[in-house]
Amino acid sequence: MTEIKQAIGLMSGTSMDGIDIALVRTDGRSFVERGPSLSITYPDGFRARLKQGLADARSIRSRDERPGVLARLERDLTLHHAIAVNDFLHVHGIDRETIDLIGFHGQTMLHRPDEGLTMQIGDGPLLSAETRIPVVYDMRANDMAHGGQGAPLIPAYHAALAAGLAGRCEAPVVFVNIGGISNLTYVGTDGTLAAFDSGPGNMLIDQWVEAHTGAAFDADGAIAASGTVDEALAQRYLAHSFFTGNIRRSLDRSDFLPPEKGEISLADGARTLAFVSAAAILKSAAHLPQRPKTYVVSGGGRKNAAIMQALEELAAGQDAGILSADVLGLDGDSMEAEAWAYLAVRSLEGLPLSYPATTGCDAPVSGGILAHPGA
Ligand SMILES: Nc1ncnc2c1ncn2[C@@H]1O[C@H](COP(=O)(O)OP(=O)(O)OP(=O)(O)O)[C@@H](O)[C@H]1O
Ligand SMILES: CC(=O)N[C@H]1[C@@H]2OC[C@@H](O2)[C@@H](O)[C@@H]1O[C@H](C)C(=O)O
Repeated sequence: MTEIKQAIGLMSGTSMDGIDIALVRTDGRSFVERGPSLSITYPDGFRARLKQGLADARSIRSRDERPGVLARLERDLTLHHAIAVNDFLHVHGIDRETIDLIGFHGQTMLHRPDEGLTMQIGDGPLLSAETRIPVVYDMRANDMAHGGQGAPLIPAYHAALAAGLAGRCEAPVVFVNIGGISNLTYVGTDGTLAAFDSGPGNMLIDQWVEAHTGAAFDADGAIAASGTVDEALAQRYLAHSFFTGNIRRSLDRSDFLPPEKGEISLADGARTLAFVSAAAILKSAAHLPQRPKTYVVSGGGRKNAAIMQALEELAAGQDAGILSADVLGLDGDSMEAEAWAYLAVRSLEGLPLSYPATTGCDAPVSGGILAHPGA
């Protein structure tokens, strides 16, 4: 039997709201035992620095460049992650010695699959030295070097989770992650995988609401609740070549921009962007091998009632249902962090992280770099 490892996954996603941490015991194959999790919010000042990092990253031509604030930001981001690991171990009373591995996503600063360029800042050797635990990091680069989109990588984990859902919801099932950007993983009854980014998730809503109110997001969709959908604006987003092109591309934060201020009221804008988020998922699902019967939703967007209502209405029109991952006993907040723990173990075992059907890579490929403490 393959050895079971205890791994911590660390995810700082495109919403840049903080770090999700989760513990998983796994063989990197079919055995997955989900452990505790924790979310740590970045201080406001740090989010502002991450945004400056996005701006400074726009000029890079090679993924090793660290112009402007990026070098210092990478160090501080890594130290935030080290503190997050220590907090996690402390809060849950976990002995550091029992942790075999950390899977460290880092923070995507630039993602241009058409140019074969993706940059996640995050210093694996520093995190390993600070936590005294081996770290697997930089897991997207090898996929891109093999012709892949560099994302999404969560499908390998979704495939492992799907085994536990058999018979509990109507097949075929598609996992939907509504983070800053949304992505889909279809798992057919015969194990067929298909995955891709499906459109803007919360990122347009977040930017829109922040520009008007200073709040980081539309809590529970409360602002959207008093607005109505502007059909013309929604159609403008949904006519984007991302949805109509033949290739399923992965997205960068800058691929879709929020409306101009003054173009529409705050509430109508929030409602329209929530509708776009839902409609993008259904529109992208048309590229799956089969129309799904169940959408299993994770990510912060499942807490926005306007997104969920629109999703339910649109899915009902296709005789499909929407289930929050939590209803199925999964954790919609920590799933990405769990995936990074799982993928780190796969990386250690040399197993594929991505497949032609999930990122468009030439052949199944592994990835990630292993850093040892004291190396
Ligand atoms: N209570 C809530 N009500 C509405 N929206 C929420 C709520 N909580 C979180 N969100 C939304 O979820 C976002 C964070 O979601 P999540 O952590 O899944 O994204 P991420 O992992 O950063 O992104 P990605 O999956 O694209 O990498 C927030 O920016 C916000 O838009
Ligand atoms: C380049 C990058 O960081 N992409 C993220 C982003 O956030 C959601 C979506 O876009 C997805 O493609 C990916 O993250 C998830 C965790 C993934 O790789 O599976």
